[in-house]
Parts: sequence; structure tokens; C-alpha cells
Amino acid sequence: MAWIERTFAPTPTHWERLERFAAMLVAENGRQNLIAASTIPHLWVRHIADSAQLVAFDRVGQGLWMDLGSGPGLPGLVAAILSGRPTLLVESRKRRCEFLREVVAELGLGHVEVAEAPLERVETRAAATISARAFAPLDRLIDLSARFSTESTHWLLPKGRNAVKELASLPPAWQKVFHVEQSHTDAESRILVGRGRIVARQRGKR
Ligand SMILES: C[S@@+](CC[C@H](N)C(=O)[O-])C[C@H]1O[C@@H](n2cnc3c(N)ncnc32)[C@H](O)[C@@H]1O
Repeated sequence: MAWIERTFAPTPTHWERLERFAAMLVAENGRQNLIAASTIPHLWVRHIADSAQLVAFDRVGQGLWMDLGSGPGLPGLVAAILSGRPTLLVESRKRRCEFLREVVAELGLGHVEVAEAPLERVETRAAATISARAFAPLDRLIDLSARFSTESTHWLLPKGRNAVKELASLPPAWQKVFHVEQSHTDAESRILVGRGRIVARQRGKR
């Protein structure tokens, strides 16, 4: 894809891994519902480039990348392939995790770990970058993931056309962590990009 080529100048190994991942994703989609069938003809823009763009938005460049509700590895596996960063994919569904582990083994991604558990049960650790696509409504997503953030955490949250509205509905202390960027792959979509530590709501105050 020209945009990926221009932005990342991927090595032949990067390309091989992206292509193998794309092929495995399409094959697995025949066995479990990972991506909408209607998006398969547009797989590279809708899923691969859509995920890759987060690496371009990331200003941290190192440290643990946590991808929440990773599903088939979107955006986490694409980011891990291109960035080479230690990556933790959090996914609660067993069959999706089996697929993630298969891709990790097949592509030799020794820097990628799969946490097969609900995020609520994942041990707290400091994430340099937190990404999540289509994981949960913004308010819940931030409340669940706040404990993994530090002063230097970079948040990358692709959102659809309601991004601005969702952001405006957050508590002011959370809102000020984020700004809105235009998605490179979809004129209607936005990405909430943030920097910093977020304090979760106290239990019982939801
Ligand atoms: C709509 S899918 C999106 C998958 C992927 N991020 C994408 O964009 O294609 C949401 C995923 O989040 C996972 N999920 C939902 N709640 C979760 C939780 N509490 N902890 C971990 N994973 C969760 C689901 O199993 C599902 O795979």
C-alpha cells in the first residue's frame, strides 16, 4: 500500500509479516467472525492501514504498547509488526486469543504477549502506549484502562464520527488529556490522541 510504504518505509520482513497476517485474518474469518465480510475487499485500508496509522500518531516510540480488546489483533498486531515494540494484546475471548497466538508463533513475533482475560483481571502495569479500537464506549474504556496509565502514557483511541461528542461527555479532568486528530483512512473518523495519567472513577461512583 502506497501510504504504508511512504510513511514507514517497511522492510521486506515487515511486508511479509503484514501480508501473512492479512492472509491469516481472511482465512480465520471463515471460521470465526473477526471482521465484517463486507470489509474484506477493503482489508488493507479498513484494517491494516487503519491500524498502522496509530504508529504514525504515536510520539512515544518505545516501551510497552497495550492494545485493549484486540480481537484479531487490530490495531495491536499491525502496530507490533511495524514498531517492533513490546506489545500486550488483551482479549477476553478464547478463540480470538488462539488466533492471536497462532499469528504470533507463525510470524515469529517474540515481542508480543497475549493476555487471555477480561481487562478487569489483567495485572496492573505501566503502559507507554494504550490503544483500543471498537473496544467499549469511551467513558467505560477510559475508566477500565486508567490504572495502566502514567504521566507519560500515550493514548491512541480510534473513534468514529461521534468522537467529538463522546469526548465532550467525559469528566473535564479526562477531557483535557485528549485532542482530536483526523483519521488518515476514513474522512468521517477521528482519533482521540492523549498524553498523561488518568485517574479512574472511585468504585460506586459510575
Ligand atoms: C468489537 S471487537 C473489536 C476488535 C478489534 N479491536 C477491532 O477493531 O477489530 C471488541 C473486542 O473486545 C473484546 N472485549 C470486550 N470486552 C472485553 C474486556 N472486558 N476485556 C478484554 N477484551 C474484551 C471482545 O472479545 C472483542 O474481541
